[in-house]
Amino acid sequence: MAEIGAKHEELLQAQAHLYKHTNYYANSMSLKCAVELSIPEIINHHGKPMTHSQLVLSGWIKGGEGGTPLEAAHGKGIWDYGLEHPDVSNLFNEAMAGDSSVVSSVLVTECKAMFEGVTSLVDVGGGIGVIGRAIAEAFPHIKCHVLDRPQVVASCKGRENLEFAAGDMFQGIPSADAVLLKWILHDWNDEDCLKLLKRCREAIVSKEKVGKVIIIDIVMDHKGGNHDSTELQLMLVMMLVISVDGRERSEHEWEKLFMESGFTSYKITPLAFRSVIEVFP
Ligand SMILES: C[S@@+](CC[C@H](N)C(=O)[O-])C[C@H]1O[C@@H](n2cnc3c(N)ncnc32)[C@H](O)[C@@H]1O
Repeated sequence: MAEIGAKHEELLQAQAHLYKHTNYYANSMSLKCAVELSIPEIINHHGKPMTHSQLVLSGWIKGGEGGTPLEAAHGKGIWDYGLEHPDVSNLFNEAMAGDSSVVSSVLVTECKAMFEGVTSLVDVGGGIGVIGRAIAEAFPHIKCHVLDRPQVVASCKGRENLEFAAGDMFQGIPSADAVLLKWILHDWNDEDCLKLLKRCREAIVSKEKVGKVIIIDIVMDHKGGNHDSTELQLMLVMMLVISVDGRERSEHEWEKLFMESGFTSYKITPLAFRSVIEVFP
């Protein structure tokens, strides 16, 4: 794959800089909706569950209890919290969409070679469909599905080659040539990741040549990038510790998951502080 072009490299680095130097959620949302909401409003809405969770962090570390600090603070996990607080859930979805609008512009241009031969794709946990829509528009011959929880996709509208599917990714994934997982696996522990990767493998129809899982996530120790993103990556590690039972992984940890879930090879392409990992059956 060609190196990321200068224009997109600049865009990705600007995004990484924003993440590093401002409140992460505030700025990922600010990419999309700063015009509609002030930063204090954003922090007050979405930041609340996160700040409350950070306040219990010390007790959580000393107590050594199970669950996440967010569960300790709110009595439920992040996705159930969102179910009961639609305003927070909507802002979270907007934040993810803000991030995805930057990533998708790079994906469909600089990484278009990875879509060669692909005729169908499912974006698992694809939120409100920013990446799915970008792929559907850039590659009209690819039939795209976006799978997410019912309340996330309820009001999403498809287009000719884009459909939304409501469901639980652990129960089933629609069949496709390619399965995309952006910022999904880092939310889950190894056991859940193995379940999900096995589901993805079952869903891939073309096992030879075009069949693949495309993962967009952090590879902690990958040396392929042009910039040192360690500080930013560690900040995101803290966000995960607080909010989910997941983790950022090293290349060795990723490889172990891929092999244990039945995949045979993988290829990593750095994308600023994250990477695109193509995983082959
Ligand atoms: C961190 S967000 C990433 C969203 C999107 N991939 C992106 O990067 O913009 C994780 C997504 O996983 C979805 N999700 C969580 N549990 C799920 C499940 N069991 N089945 C389907 N989607 C799920 C959430 O609703 C959320 O949209």
